[in-house]
Amino acid sequence: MSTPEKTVSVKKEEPKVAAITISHVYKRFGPNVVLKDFNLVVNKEENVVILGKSGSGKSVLIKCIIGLLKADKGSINVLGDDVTKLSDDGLAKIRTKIGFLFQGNALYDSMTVRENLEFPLRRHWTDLAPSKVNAMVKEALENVGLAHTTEMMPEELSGGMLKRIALARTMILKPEIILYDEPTTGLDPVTAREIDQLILTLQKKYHTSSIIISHDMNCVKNISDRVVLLFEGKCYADGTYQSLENSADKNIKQFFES
Ligand SMILES: Nc1ncnc2c1ncn2[C@@H]1O[C@H](COP(=O)(O)OP(=O)(O)OP(=O)(O)O)[C@@H](O)[C@H]1O
Repeated sequence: MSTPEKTVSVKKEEPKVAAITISHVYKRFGPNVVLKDFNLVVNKEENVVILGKSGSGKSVLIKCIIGLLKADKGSINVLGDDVTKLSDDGLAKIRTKIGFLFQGNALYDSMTVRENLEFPLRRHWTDLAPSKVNAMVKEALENVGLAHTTEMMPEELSGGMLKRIALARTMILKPEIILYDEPTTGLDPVTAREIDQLILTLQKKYHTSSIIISHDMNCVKNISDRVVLLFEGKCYADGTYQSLENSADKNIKQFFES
């Protein structure tokens, strides 16, 4: 009698698709070498946090990704295009797929919440019908739980609310990639954790990929799929929060010691 064949169940992992691939990037300002053979892949729907001391080059890296600074050497592929080779028109096009959440929120004080949210729409899509603009503003504000603030001025809102509005404005163009600069800095711990949750919720809803610069280790722990340490111009470490937290390397350890 023959033995029945065993069925081996193998869970198939979805293949990872890169949203951003940074290969052998160098950037210097005169004698100041900031990026020195920097490599990093950010996969689609992944949240990658960049850790690094002040002045280590985190902002320079972000500026190279969006083409505000030109890398001296290497390639930076963003959603299929090498930004180091794009024309100004090509860069403008790719930037419509990238959202930014600035540390200071970058809202216009003299504009209402609605006008602040309409601003990126008008800049990128001048031919949108007013009803479509209204619907997009409404959806963006509902996403952050602040639908009632449409006609308010920024000065009437708390720090946490301003961060939510800034996030709504970042999301209104439905970017495929979001770059966050210190999203929780200056917020109290409770509000900061609410912002972490909101970032995660919106990322799941819109399937965005993100690079986050943060020194707030609670935020890093909550929202990172991977953590990367930028040190001496290189990607010095790349792993999960837990793997870096458990590292014995002194250059890594210092970020996890409170
Ligand atoms: N446009 C520029 N011209 C000359 N040097 C620059 C320029 N931009 C950045 N640098 C230098 O590059 C280095 C990295 O700066 P960067 O702003 O990227 O640091 P960072 O890691 O973002 O720091 P922080 O955490 O304090 O914001 C610094 O030495 C800075 O002086």
